[in-house]
Parts: sequence; structure tokens; C-alpha cells
Amino acid sequence: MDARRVGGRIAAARRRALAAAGALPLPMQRITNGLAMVSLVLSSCDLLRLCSDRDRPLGFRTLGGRAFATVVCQLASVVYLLSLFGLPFSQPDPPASADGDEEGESRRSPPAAAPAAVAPAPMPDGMQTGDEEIVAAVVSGALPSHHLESRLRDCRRAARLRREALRRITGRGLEGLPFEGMDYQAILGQCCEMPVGYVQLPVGVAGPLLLDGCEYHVPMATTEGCLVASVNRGCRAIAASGGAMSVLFRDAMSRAPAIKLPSAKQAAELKVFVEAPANFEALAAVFNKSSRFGRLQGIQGALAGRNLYMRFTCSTGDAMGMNMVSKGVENVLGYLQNNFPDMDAISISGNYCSDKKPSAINWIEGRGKSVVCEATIKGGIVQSVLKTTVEKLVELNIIKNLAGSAVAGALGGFNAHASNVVTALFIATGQDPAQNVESSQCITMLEAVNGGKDLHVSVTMPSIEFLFLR
Ligand SMILES: CC(C)(COP(=O)([O-])OP(=O)([O-])OC[C@H]1O[C@@H](n2cnc3c(N)ncnc32)[C@H](O)[C@@H]1OP(=O)([O-])[O-])[C@@H](O)C(=O)NCCC(=O)NCCSC(=O)C[C@@](C)(O)CC(=O)[O-]
Ligand SMILES: NC(=O)C1=CN([C@@H]2O[C@H](COP(=O)(O)OP(=O)(O)OC[C@H]3O[C@@H](n4cnc5c(N)ncnc54)[C@H](OP(=O)(O)O)[C@@H]3O)[C@@H](O)[C@H]2O)C=CC1
Repeated sequence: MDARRVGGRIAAARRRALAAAGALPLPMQRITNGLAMVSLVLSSCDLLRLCSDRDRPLGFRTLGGRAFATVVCQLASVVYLLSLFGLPFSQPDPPASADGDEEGESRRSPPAAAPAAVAPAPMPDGMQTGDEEIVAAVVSGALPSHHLESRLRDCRRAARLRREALRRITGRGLEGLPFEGMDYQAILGQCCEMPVGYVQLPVGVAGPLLLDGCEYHVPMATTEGCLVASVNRGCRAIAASGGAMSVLFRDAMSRAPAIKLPSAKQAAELKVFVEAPANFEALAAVFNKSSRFGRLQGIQGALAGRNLYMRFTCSTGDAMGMNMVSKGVENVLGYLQNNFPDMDAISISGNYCSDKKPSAINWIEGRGKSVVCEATIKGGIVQSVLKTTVEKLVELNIIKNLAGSAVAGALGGFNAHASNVVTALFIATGQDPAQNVESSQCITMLEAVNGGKDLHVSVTMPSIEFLFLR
């Protein structure tokens, strides 16, 4: 980002120099640059031909005005092209800085207002004909910014004009936010609305992690120095001790709508109905019809007066499954309405699910993938790779991760920094990063084994919400 900022300042300084020198507008520059190139090539060819003519030694006297003209052309084009260093030839002008440089000023004034005698300023940031009017319409509110994509049918241009409008509305520079290099068409209707750029994060790789007999290279997107190194060290200690083993002991995504009934009695009746084993098959058939992969596992009700929260759980195949489970729940609500016409579906998500919020239910019941992993680290490796002892690590875990977290009233936070690893992995692999909240719930257990010589390590994580990666 800093480099870009510096680059932006250089570009601004270059534009100032151009303006001061009364430089030609960009389209004219391109034409004159092209002419100079053609002139250089033609005059070079002519000179070479004249030099290779053995019958007529090179000299103004022998060759006359033609040689003179060729040499002048050659010199002029060389001087012109040398002066081009730093001038754009075919690239669009780089973005203006927000610090009120000349071009920034010219952006704020419509082209029609420019004095007739002065050449119009180049269109900033690759602006095309008509862009100025569109940006002005967005700035004035006449054109909603989120209509740009459908109006222009060009996602990149829409993002660029939205960015320019935002710059003018806020008066804040966006030069620190990268723009080039993103496929704006690919994100339309998929992952992000009203784009104005994207952020860059370094992705490191830790490993190999020897897990269940396979080697994995773990991608991590983070800005925290030493994090990847730390995980890499852990992977090394695990591999040197023979690897780790994992067990997926539950796989169930949940969604819990909030339903209001006229009385607590009716709410309790609905709870009994959805939990009754006799009704499961019918409810599952309705739930399952909207997905080839989502399969209802169960429904668990919780009452709060006349409100019922029904926690539907389902398997989701390889998907993280939030949309899948929500669609199934919606179908079941429609079905239930026939038997319970007085029920009022307040929200498809009643927070008893519980998505993207810390909650005891996920910690206790699990959500998504529930996993336990273990490894036995040899005492020698604890000393040589981790630079500590088994005894010290066990004591640290009890006092910090178990007792310390209990004192803090932790909810699934019985670990040092599971969220560091989960979040870096989520971002690097395109998972929904907001679900790091419950996905990072983890209890770390450390025990001295083999007569106190080695260290048994385990992490239990009951609610990892993850799209399976092959
Ligand atoms: C930084 C280390 C790993 C040095 O660890 P070290 O033992 O001093 O370094 P070493 O040079 O002896 O290397 C040992 C091994 O570490 C790895 N390693 C070493 N350097 C690198 C590197 N540059 N890149 C990749 N891997 C590296 C590598 O595997 C290496 O083995 P080798 O392959 O050389 O035989 C160690 O000091 C460490 O793990 N520090 C902790 C860093 C960390 O975990 N940071 C996260 C902070 S936690 C947090 O943010 C939340 C918190 C703390 O508030 C939560 C809480 O309350 O607890
Ligand atoms: N709706 C909500 O409340 C929330 C949504 N989200 C967002 O939901 C998104 C993830 O939802 P999710 O349901 O996982 O994804 P999708 O909505 O993309 O559903 C998965 C799709 O992949 C298909 N599919 C193909 N092969 C497989 C396979 N092997 N296993 C499973 N599905 C397969 C499914 O088919 P089929 O059509 O047959 O099911 C389905 O269409 C994330 O972007 C997240 O941000 C996050 C939180 C809440």
C-alpha cells in the first residue's frame, strides 16, 4: 500500500510537471508519439541504406539535401522519444492523488467550464466520453450508485465511476485501495455489491502438516508477523513426532427460525409435534426436496413464552450449507403452516442457530463440522523445536488456557489463539470469514504421557463452518 501511495505521489508530480510544461492532451500525445516512432524507423532505414551504398560515400556534399533531411528527422525523433521518459504512451493516465493536484481540480470542474484557449485536461483515470456526466449524476443522487452495473453493462467501468463518485462525495482519496487486477464481472451478483476496489493480503503457507498420514500445505492469509512461522514450527514438531490424527465426530449445519404462536400452550404443542419421531419422515421429505445434498438430521425446539425456536440440523455434503439449510427450513415452515395456521414466522433465523455470534449452543451441540485432533510430541522435539519442556507446557495450558479462560467466563475460548489460524485459513481459502466467531471455539488439552517424557496434545473444535476443499 505504501508503495502504491508513493507511486501515486510520483504520478501526481508527473502530472503537475506535464501541466506546467503545457503538455498536450493524452490523445494528441499518443498521435505525436506514434509519428515520432514512425519517423525514427523510416529515417534509420534510410540512413542504413545510404551507408551501405559503396558507390556513394556518405556525406552531405555527395548525397545532398536528402541525407540532411534524414539525419534531421533521425535526430528530432530521438530527442522527442528520449523526452518521453515518464510520459504515458499507450497506458491510461494513472489515478489522481486526493491531495488537490491540478488534475484532481480539473476533475471537479466539468470539461465545458475549461477556458476555450486552453487544451482540455486529459480525462482522469481512464475516463471515457460520457463518464463525467454519469459521475455527476451519481454524486448528485440522480443515479443510484448500485444501478451503475445494469446501466453501463460494463462492471469494470461501473466500479471505476463509482470510485470516482465516492472520491468526490467524501473528498477522501482512494489511491491506497487497489483497483486494477480484479475481475469485476465475476463478482457481480455473487459476492460483493457496489465494488470500488479490493484489498490485498499476503498469503503464506505453513507445512507440510502430517495429518492422518497425508501431507497438507496450509495456506494462511494474515498480516500478523510470526503467525505463519509459528504454525510452521508446530507442523514441524508434529511431523517429527509421527503426525497428527483427526476425527470428524459430527457434521450438522443448523438454522433455527423464530415462530410466535397465540399462546405458550400452542407453542409447546408445536415443539412436541416437530420433535416427535413419528413426524420426522414427513418433515424430512419436505426439507430435503430443495437440495440434492442437504439431509435433515433433527429438529430441537426451545421455548421462550409463546415463542418457539426450532433448531433444524442437516448434513450439507461438501458445502458449508447455510443457504441449503435455510431453503429446507423455509419449505418446512410452509408445510407446518397447514397444521398450525396460527403460527407466525417472525424470522427464518431466530438466533438459536446460532450463526456468526458467540453462543453456548454451538459450543455444546456443535455446528458445521465437529472435529477432534491429537498428536503425541516427543519430549526431545518439545525441547529442540519448541524450546521448552513438557512439564512447563502442561502447566501453562492449565493455568492459562483452562483456568485463565474459566476466570474470564470464556465460551469455547479454552485455547491460545485458535482464531488466528482459523481466520487466516478461512480468508486464504474463500470461506465466510464472519464465521470465524464460532469456528474458532476450541479447547486445547495438554498432558504428559509415557512416564512424563512426551506430550499428548489435542484440540477439540465443535463448530467449524467450512466448505469442504478437495
Ligand atoms: C517465530 C517463532 C516460530 C520462532 O521460533 P524459534 O524456535 O525461535 O525459531 P527457530 O529458528 O529455532 O525455528 C524453529 C522452527 O520454527 C519454524 N520457523 C522459524 N522461523 C520461521 C520463518 N521465518 N518462517 C517459517 N517457519 C519458521 C521452522 O519450522 C523452524 O524449524 P526449521 O525448519 O528451521 O528446522 C516462535 O517464536 C513463535 O512461534 N512465536 C509465536 C508467534 C505467534 O504464535 N504469534 C501469534 C500471536 S498469538 C496472538 O496474537 C494472540 C494472543 C497471544 O493474544 C492470544 C493469547 O492471549 O494467548
Ligand atoms: N442464507 C444464509 O442465511 C447465510 C448464507 N451465508 C452464505 O452462504 C454461502 C454458503 O452457503 P452454502 O449453502 O454452503 O452454499 P450454496 O448456496 O452455494 O449451496 C451449495 C450449492 O452447491 C451445490 N453442490 C454441488 N455439489 C455439492 C456437493 N458435493 N456438496 C454440497 N453441495 C453441492 C448444491 O446443490 P443443491 O442445489 O442440490 O443443494 C448447492 O446448489 C456463503 O457464501 C455464506 O456467506 C452465510 C450465512 C448465512
